Amino acid sequence: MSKSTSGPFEKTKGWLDWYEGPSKPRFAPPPGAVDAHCHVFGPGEKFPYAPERKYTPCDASKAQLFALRDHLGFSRNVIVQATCHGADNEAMVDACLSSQGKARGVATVRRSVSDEELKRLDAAGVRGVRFNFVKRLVDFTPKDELLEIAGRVAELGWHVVIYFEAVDLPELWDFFTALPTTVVVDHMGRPDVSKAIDGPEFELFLKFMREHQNVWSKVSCPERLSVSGPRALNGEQGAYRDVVPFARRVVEEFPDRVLWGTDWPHPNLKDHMPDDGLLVDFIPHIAPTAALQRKLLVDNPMRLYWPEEIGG
Ligand SMILES: O=C(O)/C=C(\CC(=O)C(=O)O)C(=O)O
Repeated sequence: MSKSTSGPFEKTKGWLDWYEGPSKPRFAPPPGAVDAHCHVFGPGEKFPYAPERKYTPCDASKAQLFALRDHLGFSRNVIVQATCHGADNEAMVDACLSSQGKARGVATVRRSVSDEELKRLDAAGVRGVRFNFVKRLVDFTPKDELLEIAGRVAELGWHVVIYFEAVDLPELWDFFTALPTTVVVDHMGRPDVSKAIDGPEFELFLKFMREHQNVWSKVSCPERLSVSGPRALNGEQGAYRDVVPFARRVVEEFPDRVLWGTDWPHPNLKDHMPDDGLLVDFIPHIAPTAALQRKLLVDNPMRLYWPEEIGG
């Protein structure tokens, strides 16, 4: 059954709804595991979608997110502001505030944001801002504006999450390497996994991480990056095999600077909607040892989002 979007909103034509009734993962995440990339959408009647949005999703509430967290065997969430909510962070903030300390957030802010507002977001659990360079998702924001924001949030101890396509890394290199705080790359900078893993494009990404110790990466979203599948559906235990070598390379070379997330409710997928239980079963393919899994799912996200709980 198709899920709805509430309030005066109608889903983007062809929108794929998140997967209902995900399987129980065979892989049991270590205790305290963090889903470090997920979103909440609306509900639209309570938290309206932004006028400048490029898509209108189906609603995906905090209660549904927290139920998924528990079902998958995770303990915490990092809720990332999605572009359909623009710079209105209220749905994400509301979810963090209702989570009993089990969710932290990444916000979108404009240059006009006041110091008081940044403090309010910090108190709600926000620990980073997201700069999105994916052209189908956002309009261009001048780099000087973003640098100014980065400087202000660095003072709060926040980091910057960046989302871009692999082909754009050369052009964005100088800007990214000038950011004055920890930088977290979404989905490994979206490599084209039909290209060679040791080809110039992915090598540039590895060089970015190698030469800049402040750069971290989410090894998430195989369902977006995969070209040859198979899909995480119908019990498939070897899903998205073409993405595995790329993600595994990043996990093995930078075990202390990687994060993983479901990306639920998976905005803008065009081809299929994955079973989130099977997405969790992807993890041991990219982090094959218990030690790597612990760093990826517990130690690293705790260091970045809940340092006070681990004496950091
Ligand atoms: O959810 C993601 O990480 C990826 C997205 C959506 C997005 O980033 C956004 O709307 O902010 C995408 O590739 O369309």
